[in-house]
Parts: sequence; structure tokens; C-alpha cells
Amino acid sequence: MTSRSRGKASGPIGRSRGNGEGAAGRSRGNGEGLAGRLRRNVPGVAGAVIVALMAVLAVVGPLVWGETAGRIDAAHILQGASPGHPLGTDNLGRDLLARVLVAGRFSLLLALAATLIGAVAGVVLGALPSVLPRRGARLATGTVNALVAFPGLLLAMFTAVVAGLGARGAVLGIGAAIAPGFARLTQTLAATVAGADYVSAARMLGVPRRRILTRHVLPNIAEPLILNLTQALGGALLGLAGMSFLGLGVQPPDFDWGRLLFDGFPRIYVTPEVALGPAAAIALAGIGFNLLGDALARAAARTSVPAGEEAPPAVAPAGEPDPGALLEVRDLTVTFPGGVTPVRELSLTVAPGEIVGLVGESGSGKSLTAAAIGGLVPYPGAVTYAALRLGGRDMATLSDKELGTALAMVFQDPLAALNPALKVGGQLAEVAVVHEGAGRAEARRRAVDRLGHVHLPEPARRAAQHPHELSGGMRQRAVIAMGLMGTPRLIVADEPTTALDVTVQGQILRLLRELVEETGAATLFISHDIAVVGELCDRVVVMYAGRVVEELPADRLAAGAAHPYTKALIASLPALDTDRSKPLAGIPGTQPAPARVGPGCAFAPRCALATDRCREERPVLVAHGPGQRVACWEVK
Ligand SMILES: Nc1ncnc2c1ncn2[C@@H]1O[C@H](COP(=O)(O)OP(=O)(O)OP(=O)(O)O)[C@@H](O)[C@H]1O
Repeated sequence: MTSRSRGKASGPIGRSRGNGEGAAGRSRGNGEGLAGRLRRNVPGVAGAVIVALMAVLAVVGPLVWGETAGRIDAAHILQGASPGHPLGTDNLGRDLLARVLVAGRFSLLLALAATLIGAVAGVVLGALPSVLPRRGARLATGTVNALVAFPGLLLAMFTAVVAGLGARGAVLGIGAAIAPGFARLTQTLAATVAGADYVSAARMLGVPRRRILTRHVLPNIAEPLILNLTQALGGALLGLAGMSFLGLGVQPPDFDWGRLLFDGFPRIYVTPEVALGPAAAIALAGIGFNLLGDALARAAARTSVPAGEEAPPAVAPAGEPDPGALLEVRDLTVTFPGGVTPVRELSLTVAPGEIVGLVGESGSGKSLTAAAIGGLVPYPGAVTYAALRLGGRDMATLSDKELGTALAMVFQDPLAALNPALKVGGQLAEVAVVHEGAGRAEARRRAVDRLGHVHLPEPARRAAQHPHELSGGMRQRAVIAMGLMGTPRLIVADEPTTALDVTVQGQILRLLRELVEETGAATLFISHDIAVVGELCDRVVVMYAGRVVEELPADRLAAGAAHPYTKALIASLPALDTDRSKPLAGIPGTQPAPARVGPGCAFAPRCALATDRCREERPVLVAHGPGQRVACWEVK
């Protein structure tokens, strides 16, 4: 089983793989989880081993060496290394090796406390702009900006002095120094998630800001924040050691590694080992936490399923590629944190020159299916599949150039798909420059040619204009033309005509059909409108609550549809002779939310034919007539 996601879209067509390692866009190779990826990361393994050793030391150190560390020996004060005292002794003759081993617990506990204080304060501060009214949000953002700009060590020292010398002051100081980093990270991540449609939807529904934050934003940004803790722990350890070394931290008779270093430093030229022992412990622990934190972050950046969450069930390998399919999708699943699975084990194929319509009501998972095919599922979405092949090749193995020229994606809103600051021709040309290394002049010439190809009047003039100077239909033509800058073998069009009026919609559909016939590209056409799909497409795939419920040739839609949901969709279409005085036939009830899909048929609660079996056992797709498959227990 393989999975992937290529991060955010850079553009509508000729898209790039995005920021694979960034916060947005995660992928997961060969079904391997975070632990598996971590195991193959040698520095990560080294970090994990060091951290584990430190944890063991923190537990057993004081128990085993506690007594030795406190034993005063007036006969052996201020000695250098000897067989009896490998790191020498202090001014009371106490064994420094034992003290270093014992100090591990206190050092680590202080670092943990400082990190937790910093993380909690930072996350609260970073989240404030999301919950406060505008003026308060601005103030919170300004505070974070100012704190981030303030040197961390100064902030730590200032807080420590104000809070009072000693371990408590040092912990608060380091916590204060860590907090701005967490606040900035929280703010940035929250801003990423805040733009997601589901957050906008919750806002529109009047969900209070605090609930949006706790229910929609924080769970989706928890993973990077938690990963950041490990690295922050390493930083806190070093910071606390620094504070103790400056005399601002732990005070006698307590001691941590920083204090031991402080005490040993004046003797460094005479008996360097007395200072090197605690210094080595600090360095080793710091390196260990940083290596582990770094490896965890990297592993998670390639892991689609957030830590701690159950991975989607493994599926059987998809076997050999389907020779008749240009696009082959097998058991595609898209998951979001919190058990939200909007696309479930979806399989479909599209042959060269074929237009397959993916239809279903809003929220059925159509757009996420398109996004998963294009590698554009937004963070923190996770994509897994048994097969996702283009021309028989795993799409994850295609280079940016191959994918950029072979896959054309057309979205619903052409204005959002075009950069408002750039001229249309320049944006089209960029595809040829980036993916094919074409010269600027040649790329621009080709852009004008392609704009003409999609019947855009005065293509040269239009190429020199900005997107806002074009009408909606023209923009959509420009977006389609962008797809033609390469040699598209697959076109994925997600509701490309929904934002357009009926006349322009007809023109764009005709243009798509024309281009498919001309280029032989396989086309996945996504729409909620079964009438449009029936008219344009060769084959129709009907989705409900993330699953395919029926698949059939388009010309059999009217007479041969078998699934009660498909039939209901067709029945809800108004005809010219529909009696306008009566309400339109609708489908009673609503589609279940992705997190609430039960074990049986998801359509059962709305289905007049549903039986107990439908409610308990999910029907699988089975053949039903030529080219048709249906998932329904009641269709015989
Ligand atoms: N980032 C996300 N996090 C959590 N849930 C999401 C996210 N993006 C989409 N969803 C959910 O996944 C479900 C399917 O979304 P999708 O956009 O694929 O539906 P759709 O069939 O294309 O609907 P529409 O026609 O309205 O665009 C919806 O319930 C949506 O709320």
C-alpha cells in the first residue's frame, strides 16, 4: 500500500509537487508509519538511543550514585582525574562523576518543566489571535512579533532575575524564552488551517471562535507542535545549563549539569576533566534531543497519518496495471485527524480519450478525490492507496516535469486558480519554462497559441492582460489553455463550469469534449450535476459519503441506473415539463458527515428500500449488467 500527498497547489494546471516537507502536504510511502521511517534514519536512531539513555539515567542515577555524590571526603578535595575519581573531586572531595550522573535527573526535570511552561504559554499566546476580536487579535499578534524579535537569552535572564535567583527563576526564564517560538509556530499553523473550507463553513454556521479553535484548529496543528517539543527540550536543557553557568540558575546545595560546569570552570586549565564531564553530559543530551526531534519532524513530514492515530486499513496489493486504463485508482482513502475519512477505498479507471464523470452531492468526497489524484490534499490530510497509476506508472514515481506536462487540473474558480498579480500569458508561459526549459519568447508564443486554441478571442491581447480583465468564461478557457501548455494525458476537471452561467457552461463543456477528442486525454470530470455529467461523459461514477455506490455507462443513466441513490439523483432533476407549482423532488435526509459514517450502507437512513442488513453490513460493488457495478443489497 502506498500513499502520498504533494502539498499545496502552486497553480491550477501543470501543477507542482509543492512543499513536500513543509507543514502543508504530507505523504507516506509504502504504508510505513512514523516509527518505521524513524528506524531508517540513522541520526534519528542515535538521538532516540541517547534520549532513552538519559531517561534511564534520570531514573536510576540518584538511586545508584546518590550516596557517592553526596559523600564528603576532606582527604581528596579538588583533585583531578584518578582511578578512584575518573572526573576528579570538588571542593568538598565529592566524586564528580557520581555528581554528573546524579545531576541528570534534576537537569532533565528542569528542562521538561521549562519546555512545558514555554509550550503552554506559547500555544495560548499564538492561539489568541484566532479567538479574540479584531483589535485584541492585533494586539496579540503584535506581542508575539515583539517577543520573537527580542533575543531569547536576554528574555530568559530578565525573567530569571525578576522571578528570583535559583532553579525556579531559571525555569521560568527559559520557559519565557521558549514561548515566543511556540507562539509563532501556533500562529502560522493556525493561519494555514484557518483558510480551510471546513473552518470557513464552521464560521458561516456561527460556531463560536473558541470552539472553532479547540475543535477544528488545534487538533489539526497538534502534531507539529508536539514534535517541536522534543527539539525545544534540547534547547531548554542547554539554556538552563547556560543559566546555571552564569550563576543565575540552580544554587547550592542543589546541583544540575550547568551548576557543576560553573563550579568546575575556574579549574579548567589545571584539571579540565572536572568541567569537561558536565559539559559532555550537556552536549550529549542536547544533541540527543535535537537529533530525535529533527528525525521525528522529518518522519512525520512524510507520514500521512498523524502520530497516535490509527492508519487506514491495509489493502491487498493492486496487482498488475490495468492495460486499458490511463488513470487507475485503487482503494484510494483520504483521512483527516479525528477519524474523518471523506474518501474511502475508492477505485476507478479512466481510459485514454474517455470522459468519466464523478458525481455526487456536496461533501461526498469528489474534490478530495481530485486533489488526491493531483497530490494536492491539504495538510493535515492523509492519502493512501493500493494503486494510483498514470499510464501504468505509479504517480508517486513521476517526476515534476512528467506530471506537470501530463496532468492538467481545472478547478471550479478560475479566478482563484490564476495569480491576480501576473499577466495571463506570463502564467501560461511559466508552465513551459518550468517543465520543459523553454525560452521565454518561445514559451510566450506558445501561450498565445494555446489561448487561441481554446477559442479565446484576440489571444495576443488577452495574454497581455491580468486575470481580472477577463470574464469568467475567458478565465476558465485560460486555465484550460494552461493545461494544454504541456501534452496532457489526463485532465481532471473539478466542477469547471459551476461558477459560469448556462451559456458559457455549454461552451466550456463543448471545448472540453473537443480537446479530449483532439488530444485523446483521459478525463475525470467532477460535478454535482448529474444532467451535465450524463450529457458530457462516457461513463459515470456515483459517489456517496466517500464511496463509489454505482458505476455505469452514461447512456444507461436514464433507463439503467440501479442504485436507489443514483435513481434519486436522477428523479430530483427538473424537466422542462415539471410542474413548477409543486416543490422539486428531493432526497429526504442528509448525507452523513465523514466522521459519522456507520458500518452499513451510508445511504440506508435515506433509502426507502433499506433493510436491517443494509444498516449493519456495507454492500460491496458487484457487476450489474454491461459496464455497470452497483453497491446495494436490494439490487438483484
Ligand atoms: N481539510 C479538511 N479537513 C477535514 N475535513 C475536510 C477537509 N477538506 C474536506 N473535508 C471534508 O471532506 C468531505 C468531502 O469534501 P469534498 O470537498 O471532497 O466534497 P465534494 O463532494 O467535492 O463537495 P463539493 O461539491 O461541495 O465541493 C466534506 O465533508 C468536507 O467537510
